[in-house]
Amino acid sequence: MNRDLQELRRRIDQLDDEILRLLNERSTYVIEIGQLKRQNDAGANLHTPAREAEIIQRLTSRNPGPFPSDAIRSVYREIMSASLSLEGPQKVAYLGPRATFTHLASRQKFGESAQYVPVTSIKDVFTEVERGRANFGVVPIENSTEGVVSHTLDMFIDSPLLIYGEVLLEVSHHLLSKSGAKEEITKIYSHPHALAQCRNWLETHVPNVPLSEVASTARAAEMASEDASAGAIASELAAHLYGLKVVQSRIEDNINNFTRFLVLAKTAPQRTGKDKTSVMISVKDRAGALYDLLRPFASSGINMTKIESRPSRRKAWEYIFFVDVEGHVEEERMKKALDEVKSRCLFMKILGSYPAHA
Ligand SMILES: O=C(O)C(=O)C[C@]1(C(=O)O)C=C[C@@H](O)C=C1
Repeated sequence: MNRDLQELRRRIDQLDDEILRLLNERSTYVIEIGQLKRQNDAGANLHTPAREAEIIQRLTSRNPGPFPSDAIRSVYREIMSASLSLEGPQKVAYLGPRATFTHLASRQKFGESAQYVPVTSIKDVFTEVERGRANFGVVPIENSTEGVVSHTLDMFIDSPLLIYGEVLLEVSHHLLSKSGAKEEITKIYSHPHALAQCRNWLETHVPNVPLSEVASTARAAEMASEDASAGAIASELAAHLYGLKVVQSRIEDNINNFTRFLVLAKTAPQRTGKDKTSVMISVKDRAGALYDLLRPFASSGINMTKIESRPSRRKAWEYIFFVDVEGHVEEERMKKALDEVKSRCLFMKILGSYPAHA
């Protein structure tokens, strides 16, 4: 081997030893922090998104390079995920099965070291967290094909859980198969939405291959893992979990496909300075009701990022609005606006203030 190469690798080994020593030294402080958190409040969530955001912001802003700043985010995502597992097991219930986009969103938020529990319905995600069997829950709230996931909104009507965070995930579909060779594929499985989102690509590149709808993209991947002549349209995580190769990546017709997920918990996260607040408000169906309701936000200079309406399940002609605004419930102007809204509506419930997706 070239001597220079050998010497450079020897230096890298030395530095890696140092990084390893530092990671372990860092872990001893993390373990102490975990103990302090428990002493202060036995029921507190150990996961602290505000602190995680501060660490990533501090490091990316002072990174002199050439190590890429984007990579700092993913490296620290995993360092903090592993650190958190030293403070205590973090259980995350999500709408399964494995390898779905909700699984992917959960991993993006909590890293590789959390314990993931797939459940079969949105209601079950809420139940796992409410009963304390999971620390956090992850559910989809909006997606670019279906729009808002109304079942998730409806669950908030009766649930005591709070929104702890949000995850925005770019939805990208890949054609996968066991061998990775397009010529060997004689049928393609996927969820109807994924098939619809990739229609142009499929018509152009595999016009004669029959398409088959299955319950989830993860199920499609599982089927392709059992049959060498089958292809599946699914995520990269599905390829990884089911041992499949990517025949063609990013085959979705519309490349700006984002899905938004919510993280649920029993307790509220700390304020970060860049937060969002979600509230549920119910009003009688009368002219001007909505205008009256939203005026306090506008007059306090609070930006509204979203509003969704659902008919109340309790009474006919009553509507429930789900409103997202920028800011935190502890801010004076927010308190004032919410008090005013409350005095004008039938019922108001604050679903949580949480860090806005960076
Ligand atoms: O500072 C804390 O509160 C910690 O628990 C430590 C730490 C870290 O690794 O730095 C770990 C997990 C938390 O979510 C945030 C930060």
